[in-house]
Amino acid sequence: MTDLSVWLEATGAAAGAGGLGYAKVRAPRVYWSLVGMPVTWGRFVLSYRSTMDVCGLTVQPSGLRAFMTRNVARREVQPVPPKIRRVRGTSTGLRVTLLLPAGLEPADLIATSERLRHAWGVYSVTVAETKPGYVELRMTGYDVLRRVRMPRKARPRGMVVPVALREDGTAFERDYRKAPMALTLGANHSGKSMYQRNLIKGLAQLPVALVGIDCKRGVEQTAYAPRLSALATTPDESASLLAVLVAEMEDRFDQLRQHGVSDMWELPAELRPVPVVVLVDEVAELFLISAKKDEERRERIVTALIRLAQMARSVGIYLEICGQRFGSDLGKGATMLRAQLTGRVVHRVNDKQTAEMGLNDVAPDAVPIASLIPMERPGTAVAADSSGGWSKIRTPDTSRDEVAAVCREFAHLVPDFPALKPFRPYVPAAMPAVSPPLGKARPVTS
Ligand SMILES: Nc1ncnc2c1ncn2[C@@H]1O[C@H](COP(=O)(O)OP(=O)(O)OP(=O)(O)O)[C@@H](O)[C@H]1O
Repeated sequence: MTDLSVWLEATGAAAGAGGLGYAKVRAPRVYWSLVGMPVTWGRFVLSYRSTMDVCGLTVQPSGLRAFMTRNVARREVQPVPPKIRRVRGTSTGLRVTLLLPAGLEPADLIATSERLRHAWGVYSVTVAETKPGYVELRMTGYDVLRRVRMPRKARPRGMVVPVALREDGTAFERDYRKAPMALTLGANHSGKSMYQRNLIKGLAQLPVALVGIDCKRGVEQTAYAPRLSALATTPDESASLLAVLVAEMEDRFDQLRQHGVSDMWELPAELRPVPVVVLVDEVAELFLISAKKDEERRERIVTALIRLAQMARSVGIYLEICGQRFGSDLGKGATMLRAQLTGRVVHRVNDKQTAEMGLNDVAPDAVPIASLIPMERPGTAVAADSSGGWSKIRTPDTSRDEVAAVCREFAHLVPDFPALKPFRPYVPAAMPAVSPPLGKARPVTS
């Protein structure tokens, strides 16, 4: 009897251990919630003070606090670490809010994040300043970018679209009012289209006009036609469409002047024109020319893009430009346009120079990170903006059919936009699951 119970216990334990081992690899979220989080939480609480001490993250207290923390027996004043304000477990890690004492700054914690990671046995520790004097330690228990699952609370709202996951487990959100114009770079098969696909999935659910420019004959964006207000699939169509958008921008400026405001968002909601997001896939197609006769068209396109990038923010027209490279090799106007695109997302690149094109002027520290993105991790990128901050992100693996279905579901949100009517893409009664054959994606002209 005793033998049987020992055997049952042993096999149960072995099965349990095997199950946990399996969960650790196959279901890291489950493993983290069942095992990782309680262990890490305990380790954190027990070793917090000593860890902060050895990492040099304590300060000598002053005044009353010094009196209260005095070791009476030895008559010494104990150095104090940042005060823990809150510890919270999430499905990916632990979040700890700390109140910094005078003498410590967020940079001190950032500099020691690698040591903290080892001390608490977690996958990564990132430090974010949440408000003056407070920082949040974001620990992740496992590699959250291996299989991306967006946080449940991340939903499109206002002009904000959650588009990828950061390595600290939080959602990376594209906020058009904070970074109105953006550039996405990356080599072939690095995940640029996936990024735009996730953006379109979010944008489709918001009250905005979506304008597509996809000079690869519309192979990617035609699938989203039911939710697009306009689609251009050739450089000629793009030139005409951009001219209409520039005219729209000028009309909107007149409207702002009439109402005595300088920004569209200051207008009352009932007077406010609908925001427009222009998604340009493979921008090089608009810049490169194969014959002398195309030069004039290129000039028109580049001038229109630069004007929109420089001024259209305040009238709610936003640019989202995507390409493999975006430097002076594209010719006149390229670097001028790039300077206006302050939101940057750089996927895997073939050379350091491309990473520099995307990041050097906004977040130079991130250039080596973007240069090291491995090929077997498509969709991974470095996202940065002009504030100097950057983060490593990865998009969820979203199929084109899924996004096409969202576009059909929200087709009723396509706003009434008479100026764009000639560019409305042809939407067959039943959209095929994959893009129609090349050449079918023509805008209707009446
Ligand atoms: N986040 C991701 N997770 C998993 N797979 C991804 C992810 N992003 C992209 N992929 C896969 O990588 C491949 C290339 O992605 P995508 O087409 O988006 O790259 P691209 O940079 O647009 O390539 P190209 O320049 O050739 O059009 C696709 O097979 C896609 O399914």
